[in-house]
Amino acid sequence: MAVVPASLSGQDVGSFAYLTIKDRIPQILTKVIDTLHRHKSEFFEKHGEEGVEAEKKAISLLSKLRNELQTDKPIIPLVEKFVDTDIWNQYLEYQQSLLNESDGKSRWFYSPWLFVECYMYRRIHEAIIQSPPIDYFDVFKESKEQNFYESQESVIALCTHLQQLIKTIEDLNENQLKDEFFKLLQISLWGNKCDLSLSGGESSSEKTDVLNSLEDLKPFILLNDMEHLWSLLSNCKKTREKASVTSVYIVLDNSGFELVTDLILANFLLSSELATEVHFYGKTIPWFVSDTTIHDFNWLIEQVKHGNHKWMSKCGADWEEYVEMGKWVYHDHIFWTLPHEYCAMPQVAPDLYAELQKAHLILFKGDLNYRKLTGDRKWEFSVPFHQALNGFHPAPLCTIRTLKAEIQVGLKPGQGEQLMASEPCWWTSGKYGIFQYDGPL
Ligand SMILES: O=P(O)(O)OC[C@H]1O[C@](O)(CO)[C@@H](O)[C@@H]1O
Ligand SMILES: [Mn+2]
Repeated sequence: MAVVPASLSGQDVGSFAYLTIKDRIPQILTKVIDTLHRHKSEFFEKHGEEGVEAEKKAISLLSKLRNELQTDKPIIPLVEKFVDTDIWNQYLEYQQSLLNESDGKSRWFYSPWLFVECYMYRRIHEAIIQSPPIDYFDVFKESKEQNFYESQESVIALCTHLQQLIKTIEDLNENQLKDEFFKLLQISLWGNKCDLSLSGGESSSEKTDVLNSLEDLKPFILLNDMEHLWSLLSNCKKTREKASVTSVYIVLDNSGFELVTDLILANFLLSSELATEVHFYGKTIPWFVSDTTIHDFNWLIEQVKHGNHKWMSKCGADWEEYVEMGKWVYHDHIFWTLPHEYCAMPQVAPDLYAELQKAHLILFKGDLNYRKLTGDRKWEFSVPFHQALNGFHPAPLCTIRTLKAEIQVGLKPGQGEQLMASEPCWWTSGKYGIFQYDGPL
């Protein structure tokens, strides 16, 4: 087996991982507890005293979790039976087996960051499902919805742009079509700035005019493989036989504004015939604050459809139709909310790996996907992306991510070191972005 570097971890005092575990995660937990408190009367109205008792139970489980984390207690197995409980508990055992510490117990600050951060969100879910009748409650729903509402102006601008573009799409020459494709790819990239986990759950909506900012943002694209995406898809379009398909898979990240940018891109892929179908992968449980679940996906399309603007509602109606016609297909799979790096997918979720192998292109949105693609490890900056994927090559793939974790591969020699010297937070602030492709050229 190939030798891989160590995992990022809270052990490295002062690192972004350390600060996330020390500050950001407890802050998110506190927000979750507050949210439950604020919904007390709603739970009472819906379920009477039982609802209030359930709210108390969930809060006490979450307070216990916060205490375990803040006092660096051992990571304990999950107790509530759910579809993935056994896989999680096996993974916990596996993590313990890697330790050679005196008591051999995984701890928050001493375990891989990717593992403990995922575990925290899974424990939040456990607290909720252990508390019926409020076991359906998405503690992050409100903030996801707020992010969407606060981005209204940008959403309208994007929908209007798309609808104008579609009107004349058949008259565009190759170069014009390519330019439009690149524009929408960049919008989807910068849409990833709007996640709510980096901001500790605080509002992080899109208030600037993204469309008119693209030129100014170009210098912040550190790796730009957009040309490869164009060659691949335009080739598929040219060589495709009648009635055959080109399918693009989008492994979604955040709901709210980012999801709008992804759906705009997906709409363009169909309208331009660069793809004939788009498959979306979302999360089965509320995840990293703002990640998209099936409820968020449906909710957002419904909101866009009922938006108070002609082109916005046209987009929403079209999107609903794509779903009905099967041109857009939403999938979820428990693997996306497990702590495993993606190179483990063939063993842990062979069915999902086999599904992904059918794609002509897979787009992985966001920072967490990048961490899982590269194993969240301390790779040298200049290590090729293909190598960091560590055997995960289901189909041609591209990561579209703004940098929010101390990991980046595939840079030119010296590039990472130079950025480090001039701007220490370059890889955690979300200011920079990448399109990084792996596949046949
Ligand atoms: O929504 P995204 O782009 O995956 O970002 C989530 C990110 O939030 C953080 O976990 C911060 O807690 C990042 O380090 C993480 O990768
Ligand atoms: Mn996210």
